[in-house]
Amino acid sequence: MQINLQEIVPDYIDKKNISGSQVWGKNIIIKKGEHLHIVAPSGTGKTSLIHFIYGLRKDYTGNISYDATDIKKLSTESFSSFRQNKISIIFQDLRLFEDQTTRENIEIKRRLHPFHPPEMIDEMAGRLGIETKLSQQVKTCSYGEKQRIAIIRSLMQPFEFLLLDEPYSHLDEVNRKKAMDLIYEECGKRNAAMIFADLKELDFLKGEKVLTL
Ligand SMILES: Nc1ncnc2c1ncn2[C@@H]1O[C@H](COP(=O)(O)OP(=O)(O)OP(=O)(O)O)[C@@H](O)[C@H]1O
Repeated sequence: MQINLQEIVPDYIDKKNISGSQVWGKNIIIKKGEHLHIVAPSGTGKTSLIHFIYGLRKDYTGNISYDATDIKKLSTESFSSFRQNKISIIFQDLRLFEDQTTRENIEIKRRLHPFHPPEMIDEMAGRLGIETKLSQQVKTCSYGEKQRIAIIRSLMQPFEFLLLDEPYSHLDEVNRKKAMDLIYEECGKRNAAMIFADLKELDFLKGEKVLTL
C-alpha cells in the first residue's frame, strides 16, 4: 500500500504563496517502509498536513489516496475502520485520557487492535524510562512523560503508516534517541512507513528524506 499526495493545498493558503514548498501543490508518494520527514517552522501547516492524511480534515484542494482510494470519498465510518489496522498516529496534543492511568491508556489501545501481548507495555515503558508511572494517573505526569505514553500507545496496534506530529517537543536528547530507536524498530517489524513532522531536522535523522513545507 502507498499514500499518494496529489497537489494538496490547504484552503487557508493562497496558491500564489506555495512556490517555495516541497509539499504543497506537489505530487508525493509514500511507500511502505519509507521514512519521510516534514520539517517546517511553527504555523506553516504540519498539523494540518498530518490531519489531512489521517482523514480528520478535508479543507484542502487536491487528492490524498491510499493506493487508489481517495480518502475524501470514504465515509467517516469506513475510513475509521480502515485506520484501525493501517494507520497509527501520535497527535501533537496527545489526546490521552487524563483521569486514567498510564497503563490503562496504553492497554485500551492494545486491547482494541492487539499487535503486542500485555507484557510489551512494561517492556516499552522500561525502555523509555516511565515504568514507575504505569499506575499513575496521566494528569499527574509531566508533558514529556505524556509524550512517551502517547508514543507507546501508538505502537500497540498494527499499522502500515505511522504519523508523528512533533512527538519529541518536551523530550531531552537522550530520551528522544531512545524513543526514536523504539519507533524505528516497531516500524521495521511491520515494514511500515513513517511520516514525521517537526520544527527542525533532528541530528540522528540525517540522511533520510526531508521535505520542507
Ligand atoms: N481552518 C483554518 N482557517 C484559517 N487558518 C487556519 C486554519 N487551520 C489552520 N490555519 C492556520 O494555518 C497555519 C498552520 O497551522 P498548523 O497547526 O497546521 O501549523 P503547524 O506547522 O503544525 O504549527 P505548530 O508547529 O505551531 O504546531 C496556522 O497559521 C493556522 O492558524
